[in-house]
Amino acid sequence: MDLKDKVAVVTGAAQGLGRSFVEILLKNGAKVALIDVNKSVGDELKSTLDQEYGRDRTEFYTADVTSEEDFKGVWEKIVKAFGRIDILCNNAGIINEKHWEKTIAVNLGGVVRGTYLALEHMKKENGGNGGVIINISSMAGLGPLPMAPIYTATKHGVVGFSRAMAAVSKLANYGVRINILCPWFVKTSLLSNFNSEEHIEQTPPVKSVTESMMQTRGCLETDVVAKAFLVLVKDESKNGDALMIDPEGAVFITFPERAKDLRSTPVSLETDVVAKAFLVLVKDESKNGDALMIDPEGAVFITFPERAKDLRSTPVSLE
Ligand SMILES: NC(=O)C1=CN([C@@H]2O[C@H](COP(=O)(O)OP(=O)(O)OC[C@H]3O[C@@H](n4cnc5c(N)ncnc54)[C@H](O)[C@@H]3O)[C@@H](O)[C@H]2O)C=CC1
Ligand SMILES: CCC(=O)/C=C/C=C\C[C@@H](O)/C=C/C=C/C=C\[C@@H](O)CCCC(=O)O
Repeated sequence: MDLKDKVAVVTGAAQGLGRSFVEILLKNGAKVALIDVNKSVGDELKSTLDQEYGRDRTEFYTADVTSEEDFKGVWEKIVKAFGRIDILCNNAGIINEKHWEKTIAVNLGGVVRGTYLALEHMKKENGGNGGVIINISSMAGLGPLPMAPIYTATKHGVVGFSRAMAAVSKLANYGVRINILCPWFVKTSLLSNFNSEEHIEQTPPVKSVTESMMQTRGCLETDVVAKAFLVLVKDESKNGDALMIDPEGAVFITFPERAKDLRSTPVSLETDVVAKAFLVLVKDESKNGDALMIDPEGAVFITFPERAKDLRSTPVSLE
């Protein structure tokens, strides 16, 4: 995809990764509509970008992605102001394990809302031009982050939702690619704020596991993650793909085509099988964190990769 004069929308654009995605899109010739709930930081960024790229390349809109009224209202303003939308980055996200309903509303609800709003406008059957949607998950969307089970759930949800919607878009010929970015820890305020006690419900051993991960492997800079984001935007062969990036580099994840293709161990069951399968999970005291899949061919324990890094993948150069 040639980005010259394409129109992009980025949520959570005022700082952190969102700001880096805005800047790399501008550097590649796109116009960008910035959406963020933080008006003051967003206004400040808009004036900075005006000086560097010109006043006509960006607009900033204050909106909360958890609000249908807010998000839809701003979306209609953007379509009216720019005339078209070719790229959407659903980036807005938080981490708060105590106020977990809000975390779900922003991280998953906001991505769903943005994806649906964009498809209504972008899909070819509605007279749209097609395009690409990039949903920002995390490596916590590919492997559990013990410090943040709710955050992990939302990011797994972003992966599952995006892969399913990419399949819908392909089958329905929407002309819209939907891809997923899964970064390791990145040096932003989300990460630094997370360490404040108000967020953490976890016991010290859990906290030390995560902090040692960051200390041993380091954290990414936002501009490196933005290069991975650009690969997903520009590579028109990618739809339903997840690009994972950590201090060792970027790799496309190879997911099993179907749940049945996951590595598994059979379990014997007789009649009324789903209840029998439930009982196996209740009674077998060796099982913790295990998933028992059951279909007409029987029941199998799924063997998940221990860590996101253990997933099959293909390296990508970011130069
Ligand atoms: N920082 C990290 O280590 C990683 C972050 N991510 C994901 O990247 C995305 C961006 O995170 P960061 O840049 O690190 O965070 P950040 O906190 O630096 O920036 C997030 C931006 O989203 C905005 N925002 C929050 N709630 C919103 C809402 N309801 N409506 C509109 N805007 C809202 C904030 O005002 C802020 O400007 C998030 O989805 C996060 O989960 C993924 C992997 C690693
Ligand atoms: C400091 C506490 C904390 O967890 C902060 C997290 C904040 C946001 C960053 C998040 O999106 C990054 C997640 C990175 C996850 C990395 C790998 C996961 O798959 C856990 C793997 C555990 C392992 O490798 O053993």
